[in-house]
Amino acid sequence: MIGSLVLKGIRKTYGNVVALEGLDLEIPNGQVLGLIGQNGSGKSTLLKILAGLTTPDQGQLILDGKPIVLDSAQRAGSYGIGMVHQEQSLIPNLTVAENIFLDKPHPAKRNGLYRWSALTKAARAQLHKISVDLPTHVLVEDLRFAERQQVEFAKVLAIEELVDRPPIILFDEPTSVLTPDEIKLLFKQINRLRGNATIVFVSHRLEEVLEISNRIIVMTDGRKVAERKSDAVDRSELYELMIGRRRVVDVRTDRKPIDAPPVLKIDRLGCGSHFRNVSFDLRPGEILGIAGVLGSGAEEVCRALFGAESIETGEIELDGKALTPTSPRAAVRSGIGYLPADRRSEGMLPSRSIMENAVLTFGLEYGLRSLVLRRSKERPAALHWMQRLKVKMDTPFAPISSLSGGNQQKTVLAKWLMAKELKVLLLDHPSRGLDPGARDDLFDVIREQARKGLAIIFVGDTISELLELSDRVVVMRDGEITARFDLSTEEMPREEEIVAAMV
Ligand SMILES: Nc1ncnc2c1ncn2[C@@H]1O[C@H](COP(=O)(O)OP(=O)(O)OP(=O)(O)O)[C@@H](O)[C@H]1O
Repeated sequence: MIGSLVLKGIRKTYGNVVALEGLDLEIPNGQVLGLIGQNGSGKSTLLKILAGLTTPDQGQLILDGKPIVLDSAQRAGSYGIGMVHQEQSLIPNLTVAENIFLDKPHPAKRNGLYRWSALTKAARAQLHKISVDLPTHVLVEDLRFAERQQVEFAKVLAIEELVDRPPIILFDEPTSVLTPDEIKLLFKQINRLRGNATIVFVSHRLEEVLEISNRIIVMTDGRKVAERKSDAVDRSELYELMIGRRRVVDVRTDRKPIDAPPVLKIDRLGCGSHFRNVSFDLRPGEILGIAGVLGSGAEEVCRALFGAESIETGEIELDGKALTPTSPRAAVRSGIGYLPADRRSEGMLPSRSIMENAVLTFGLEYGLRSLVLRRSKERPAALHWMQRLKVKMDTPFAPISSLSGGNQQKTVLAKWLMAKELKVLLLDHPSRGLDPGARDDLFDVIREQARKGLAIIFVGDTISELLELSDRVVVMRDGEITARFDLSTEEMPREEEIVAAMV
């Protein structure tokens, strides 16, 4: 197959920030191109330019030898380029079929009216391209995340019929919220399309990038700094190319049972169908990992402990006293912090500055005094933690929404690390969106906080990260605890043992 999309000297700035600095890249037809780089290196900016969502300040885009301008998503679609969005772009109260053909002319529409049977047939044909058999008449809001992603994928593939060249499909961290089985299915679908479509695959999970890509591009500070064939490179070389240092694996040899009395005791906690009969203790300085797929109840237990979701049955004791978490504010006052999985909608105020977001902890340490006092006292601590986590920013007074996804996450994390009076910190998927180096920095910080006595509950992205960090692991399935592993006294469990209890 011939043809390619070539990027020449692409430059994109946002005020003083240079997001892409003269990027040169060739994306040949029919290949899967992996795109990796540290948080803030320009990956999303590049995808947005290719999807027509933003335009470069300088540079040229050349498709199959001809210069093109991508000044809108429709225009990109007309050249066969579409993006499977991380924050999905579907309309929740429309059906699967309607969403697939949104903004596209198609045979099922005559004089502005849909012929439903034709629409259903056409939608099924798109879903079949990726071997998915979803009902096309259900509303998107009633689908699970992975199913919505499949609809997005089918929707992007539907541009194939509109153009006479293979489609170019852009994936921005598609696997971050999928289960291992869902990832396998997505990879199967991508493999089926390989050769007939071009895929650009952005991810921080290096093993996945190695598995799915033909070639891998490494970006740093808006430039391509390396390009490798996937069969000629390994994870540690990619890590080094990307982060600029070798990975030092901190294998925990210091795990030992903790003698102190529990800081948190949870006894038979339950809430409707979300979770039931959940009991565990947590000691100061202990890291308790919770393994479970989406819907297992792990996330809901964390939210309930933080007063963000109700508890119907069971008891909680914090430092020997009964605790009823009635609201997040009350939870913080009693010394419980919570990093939500969905940082963008729950963890931050997008229009406020990076600094304001970093000190938004309900004034835990300094009381609810005036903003001026809080700011003057908390700023140095906030800056310390943001520097420690290497938040890439121009100024802390820019809106947090101007940061790259991973740097937003680090800022939300910094605010909990600076809260000195915390007893228990609940971390729901803390490494999601972080590049591998930032993830290692974060894990160092978590271990350090635990050594200082903070008790930590950690819902992990992957089993290997749970095993890397936790003293004990509990596994949840369908709202109940199905297995417990004490890594301070027992042999390290195999990943398969944990998976068996999860699904
Ligand atoms: N709308 C914006 N306003 C100001 N600066 C922006 C904007 N969007 C991106 N930037 C800046 O451009 C740079 C590149 O950001 P981009 O989101 O492309 O990085 P990324 O590689 O996708 O990062 P991550 O891995 O964290 O998602 C960052 O320094 C970011 O702060």
